[in-house]
Amino acid sequence: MLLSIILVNIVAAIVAATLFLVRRYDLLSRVFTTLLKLWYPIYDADTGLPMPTLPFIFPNGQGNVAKFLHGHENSIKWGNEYGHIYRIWSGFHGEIVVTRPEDVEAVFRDSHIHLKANANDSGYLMHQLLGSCLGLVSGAEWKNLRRATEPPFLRNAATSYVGAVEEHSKEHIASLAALKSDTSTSWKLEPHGDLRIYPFLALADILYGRLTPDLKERLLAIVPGRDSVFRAMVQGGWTRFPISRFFPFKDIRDLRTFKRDWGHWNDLAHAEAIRKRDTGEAKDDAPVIHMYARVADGSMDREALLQTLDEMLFANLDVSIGGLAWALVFLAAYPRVQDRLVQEIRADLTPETSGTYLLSQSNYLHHVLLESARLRPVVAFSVSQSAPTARRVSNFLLPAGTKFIVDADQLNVRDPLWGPDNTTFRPERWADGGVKRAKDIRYCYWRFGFGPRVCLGKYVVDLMMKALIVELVRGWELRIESEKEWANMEVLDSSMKIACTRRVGDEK
Ligand code: HEM
Repeated sequence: MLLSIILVNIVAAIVAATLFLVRRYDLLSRVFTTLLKLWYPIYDADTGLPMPTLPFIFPNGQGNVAKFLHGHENSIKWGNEYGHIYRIWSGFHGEIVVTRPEDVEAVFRDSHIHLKANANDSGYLMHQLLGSCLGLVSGAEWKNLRRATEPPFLRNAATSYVGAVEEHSKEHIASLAALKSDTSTSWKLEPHGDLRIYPFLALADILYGRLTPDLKERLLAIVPGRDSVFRAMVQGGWTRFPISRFFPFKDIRDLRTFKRDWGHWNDLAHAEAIRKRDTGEAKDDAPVIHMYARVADGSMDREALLQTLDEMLFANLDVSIGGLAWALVFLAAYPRVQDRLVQEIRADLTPETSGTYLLSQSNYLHHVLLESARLRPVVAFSVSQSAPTARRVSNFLLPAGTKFIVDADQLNVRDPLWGPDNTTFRPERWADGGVKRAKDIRYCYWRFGFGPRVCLGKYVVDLMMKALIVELVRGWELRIESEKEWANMEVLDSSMKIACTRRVGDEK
């Protein structure tokens, strides 16, 4: 009896000591770093030196937190420490970070035949949430899904949404001003929180037809659950592993609840769109009717459709809000640019010209968006994908299937092409005679993607952002309220509050 008690205690002590050492010296990470480098060797063709590689941190590698939440800081830090081409880990998957235009071109010139990384190398939770969405599938599956979902996003289609989107932006700004202003002459805008709902509802109306109050309420009720699953996916951890579905983790339960509610809500919205069509209440078929028809005739999978609709309404809209917030912060911080924009709006925008003005790709408003997205791309690193053939990139020979990501911050801000005023917000650089010659910037400016496969929503998202910017700046003068010296771009932050003061002569 005594002997067995002693033995149990010895075993417990050994296990505790091992766990302590494993945690204290991060042994799992060290062991995996060594193994992964041996398993996936990459050497410089001339010097024979191994590719600079970040250590693997168990279990996420660098993971989404380092890549996306702290991407802007890490773009600089990793570039300084590891050079212009290096490798990071997303889970157990190596991803080569390319930072120079010539390397981007070598990889992305045939992006339409690239293979997207399975669930963006983010593991089980991401696979269940968005693993089959348009942006993360490849080959024939991608072609089918793109064909079935792209009609409402083509440039021509975007022209038909102008009136509705303008109406959404007017209503939204008017209700914010009424809610937040004591005096009706000034109020404070908190870009992220105050604006999120605007493109969300505007895009939902485009996809499903004008939502009834009940559908709108039900949709908004799904948002917190979706946010919580997405946050868990970004944090990673055990839900990266498929085995996590057998454990009573809250994140797995939240995922199941969200997927059930999302499917149910889409069915209700589809039924309502059909009702409106059949009663003649709606002039045109809502796009969701055609998308459900593609599921019914077998050319698209229901799960792929639901995930693609999630991708459009949740995943990509969240990044759009970041982009919109930055554009407004820049306008508030650079009064000269704001004044010039207001002049252009007063001169060029009338009810008859609003479509042409808002969809133009060459006016000052468009240049404001391009410049804002240059300085603060919505994410610092692109999603992971591989080319179908081997590539020589810088001095490294990389086999087919090697995964690549692009350091958008390095390209957009710190590439010599943009110097010497590369950190200044100067929309004029995009005017004729500036840097905008397509060949100069084709692989040196990341916004909607490189090569032939690019963002599906690019015309619609630009329209939504422009309509809101126009509505805001023509009625209200924007200024940053901050203790800091805000004219220095490095201290600007997209979560800063923006003071909005009614423009003289615009009192209602
Ligand atoms: C400022 C906001 C946005 C930016 C900067 C942006 C940028 C991008 C980028 C870089 C890609 C990846 C292209 C690739 O390399 O494969 C992408 C894909 C995609 N985006 Fe956007 N996006 C934005 C907003 C939106 C919105 C609002 C939608 C909603 C319809 C949307 C729908 C999509 C879809 C469905 C894909 C996948 C396309 C495909 O793989 O065929 N995006 N976007």
